[in-house]
Amino acid sequence: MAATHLLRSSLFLQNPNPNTTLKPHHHTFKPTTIKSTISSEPNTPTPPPISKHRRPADESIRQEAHRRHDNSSKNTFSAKYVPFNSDPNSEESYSLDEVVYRSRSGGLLDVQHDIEALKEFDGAYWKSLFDSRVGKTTWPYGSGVWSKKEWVLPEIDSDDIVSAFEGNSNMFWAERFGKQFLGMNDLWVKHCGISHTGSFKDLGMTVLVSQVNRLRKMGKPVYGVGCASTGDTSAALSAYCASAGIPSIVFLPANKISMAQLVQPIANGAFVLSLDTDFDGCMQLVREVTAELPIYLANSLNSLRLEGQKTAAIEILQQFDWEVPDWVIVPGGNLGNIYAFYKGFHMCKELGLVDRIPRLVCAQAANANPLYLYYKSGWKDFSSVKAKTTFASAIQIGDPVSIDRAVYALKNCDGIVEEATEEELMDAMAQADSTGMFICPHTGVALTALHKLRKSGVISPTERTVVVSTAHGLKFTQSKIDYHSKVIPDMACSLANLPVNVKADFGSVMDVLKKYLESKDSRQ
Ligand SMILES: Cc1ncc(COP(=O)(O)O)c(C=O)c1O
Ligand SMILES: N[C@@H](CCOP(=O)(O)O)C(=O)O
Repeated sequence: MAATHLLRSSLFLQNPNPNTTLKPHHHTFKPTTIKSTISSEPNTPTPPPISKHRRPADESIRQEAHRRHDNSSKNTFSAKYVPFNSDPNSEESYSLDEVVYRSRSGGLLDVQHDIEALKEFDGAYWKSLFDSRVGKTTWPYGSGVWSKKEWVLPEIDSDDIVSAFEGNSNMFWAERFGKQFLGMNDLWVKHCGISHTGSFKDLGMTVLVSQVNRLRKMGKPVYGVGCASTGDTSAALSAYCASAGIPSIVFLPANKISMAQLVQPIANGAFVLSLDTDFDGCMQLVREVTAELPIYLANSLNSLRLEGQKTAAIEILQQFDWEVPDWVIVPGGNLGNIYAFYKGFHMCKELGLVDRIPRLVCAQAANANPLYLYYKSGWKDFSSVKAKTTFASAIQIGDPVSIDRAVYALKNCDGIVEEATEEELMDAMAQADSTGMFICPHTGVALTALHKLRKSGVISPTERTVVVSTAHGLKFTQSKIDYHSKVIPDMACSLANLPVNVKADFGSVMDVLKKYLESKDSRQ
């Protein structure tokens, strides 16, 4: 059903004019309890002592953070924008407080940290600092992103941070799935989609919206924040902006995102434009519009986003007690995330937390596979494609803005690109769900890549492998309903689990249950 069309008229009436709320103000996410506090002073070489305390009733979590350790005044770490993969002699750079998305030559930018300053502390220091912050409510370090603040946005005042304590997502040991379908015993699914707005985009959006909050407080003319989206970026943008009282504007391809995704920005009060084009068309438009209007661009073309997303890689290492997995498989669309993972792993190696990085696999839907085709050509011929409809609708992208970043990442980690047909991705999703997960179709794409690489022997049964699950399955229930109802044309839906219609009397119910139990081995 035409989700965007269905809601179009009512959303038009409900949305306030985004340009009427220009005054920046603080966001309102405020955890209410503090269990314990660990000083998070970044320039102290040994982890500080743990002290138990209760915050006074009239003090907010931020005020407490200020009182205990206002580290912004002592901070010696810094970061700036530089042209992506630039000549080491290039002197082109920009402050993160500038509004800039492209280099002088029109290329991508990257956030470059002062690695020498970070290197003044050894790997053991960083590991114990990051470990000391996990699972706490200390502002802002209770967030999985901001627990790595020195590596993310070292100069931002903690007061300006807009956070929902994102990150620290579950690493699920896919024991049954691994054994039953892949003959693997060390398979893990990093559930980045079990998050505030239901996708990994929260990791990047907390960083971007925090920086916007800072810019607005500095009096920079940023009246709103805008993005093109296949559903998850817009959900994250609108939630974080709403939390901070910043207007958000989202460009969505009409009829191409799930109802659950569409309702997120609507509910969060974004200005929602439903456009009769695909994601690539929306992306083109938002780039043109943000060049003309004081609207800050929130897509991953903006390298700030990737600083947050890279923390998922650091978190994976942390969750394995800083042991490096052999493989990490990530579904790819606009291709910022695969580079973010590479960057996170690479920083850990460069700063001495680990001694190697995993091999990365980027998995694409066969219906939207420009990176796969490029990889198969031996990195010779890149052309964008017209992305076709896919159940993995959030990666229905034919002209990825971060193509150069993805190629760089994959070349530098001996990476691989795989693809999944619609039937493959839906079957993989159904298999995973049948073992207790409830994943999104994009994760089905990543699992298909794993199937193929296991089958070809590239990934061995004992290699530690992490599949990155990028969104919550509840955002994509319609695809699961279609699959289990066997209504998808030309798809066998071989794992469909149809409900049984039974007469509501004891005898009929007993009959079907006996048959069911007979069909089951008692150990199954
Ligand atoms: C659920 C989901 N998975 C994967 C991706 C791919 O991420 P990227 O665009 O960074 O390649 C996206 C967005 O594009 C997404 O929303
Ligand atoms: N899947 C994304 C597509 C846009 O990607 P971005 O990382 O460049 O914002 C979405 O959910 O919109």
